[in-house]
Amino acid sequence: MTSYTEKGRKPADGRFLAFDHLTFWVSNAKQAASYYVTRFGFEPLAYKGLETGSRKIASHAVRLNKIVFVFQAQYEPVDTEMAKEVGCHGDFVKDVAFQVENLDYILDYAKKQGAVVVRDLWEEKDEHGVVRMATLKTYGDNTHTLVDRSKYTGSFLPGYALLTQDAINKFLPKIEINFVDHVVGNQPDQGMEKAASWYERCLQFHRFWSVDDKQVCTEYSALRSIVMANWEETVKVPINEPAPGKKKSQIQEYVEYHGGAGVQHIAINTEDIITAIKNLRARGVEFLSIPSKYYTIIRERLQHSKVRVAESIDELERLNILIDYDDNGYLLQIFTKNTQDRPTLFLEVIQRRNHNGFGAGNFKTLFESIELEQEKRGNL
Ligand SMILES: O=C(O)C(=O)Cc1ccc(O)cc1
Ligand SMILES: [Fe+2]
Repeated sequence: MTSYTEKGRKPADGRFLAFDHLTFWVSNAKQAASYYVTRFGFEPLAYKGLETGSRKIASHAVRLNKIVFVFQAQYEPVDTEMAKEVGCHGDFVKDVAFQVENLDYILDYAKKQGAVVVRDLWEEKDEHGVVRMATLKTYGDNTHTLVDRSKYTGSFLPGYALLTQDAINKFLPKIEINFVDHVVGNQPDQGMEKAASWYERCLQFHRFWSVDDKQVCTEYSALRSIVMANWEETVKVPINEPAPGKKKSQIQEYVEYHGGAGVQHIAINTEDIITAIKNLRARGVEFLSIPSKYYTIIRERLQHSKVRVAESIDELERLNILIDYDDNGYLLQIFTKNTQDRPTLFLEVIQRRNHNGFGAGNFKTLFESIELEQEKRGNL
């Protein structure tokens, strides 16, 4: 595991503030949005479709504190880029939008560095002001939209009709998860370096953290990972690639089912993972199982460590939450099962206490759990 200390040169201008929203392309946006409302406790945020004058695409936005997911589907039985990509990948994360300052500078810089512009600078307006956006191509069929909402006071974006609470949420335990912590992109064999260096070259991101396949390998599967981050380290995008092992890497399984590079997991950050996971489990969200020997070992190791974990290990064990730590802090994390039929996307819930890692200490246990699922699917 490597934590980089050298951030490179500070960008002369422009700033990435945070993840703005994630856009999924799906075949049925209405139902996909409803899944995140009923299972994960999102609330309906905004809608755009036939009734609001959007003739081609239905968009349903849902929100959980600062986390915004938008589900989009096409209306017409015609062959479009969306039809092709949803046909190939199944429901997938198409765009990861970043909220930025000085969009003009960031866009100009990326263009000069050779970034492919999918949609050049455009503006959307309503009575709450103006939002400026531009979309760049990244790995696979994925894009990044840069969003400048500094002159906008509305709740989401112009063109959308705002929605109110879903009736089901008042019957279900409340979920307190606050923001997107990181969004991970899987690459095909030997694809990591190219995808990672795109963020350096075009967005002026730097390498924040990495692991190679010697550090991350179980008996069967292996991977390499580099975490890219903006200057302020408020936006983190890990990039994975498969490595050869005795059997099929989980990253290779993803690439085969997705059909190339794409978003593997979205990590969402909470201040209270125990309550969040109890409540998500009560709502029927399924998580990977962790063997009890993991907790026997971690109890023993924590006795010889400087760090004090405030949460009860018994409680973490009951909920199958993983623990990683160093002398200065710790993180707690848990992974959902895949959120669609294909073994592609899943979610992670993470709580950080003075620890900026990605759970390298858990990789072996986690990957063994993933491999158990791969085995059940006949894909190991
Ligand atoms: O690195 C991360 O962001 C993690 O959350 C750990 C991880 C890495 C690779 C996987 O295939 C699954 C989980
Ligand atoms: Fe993660």
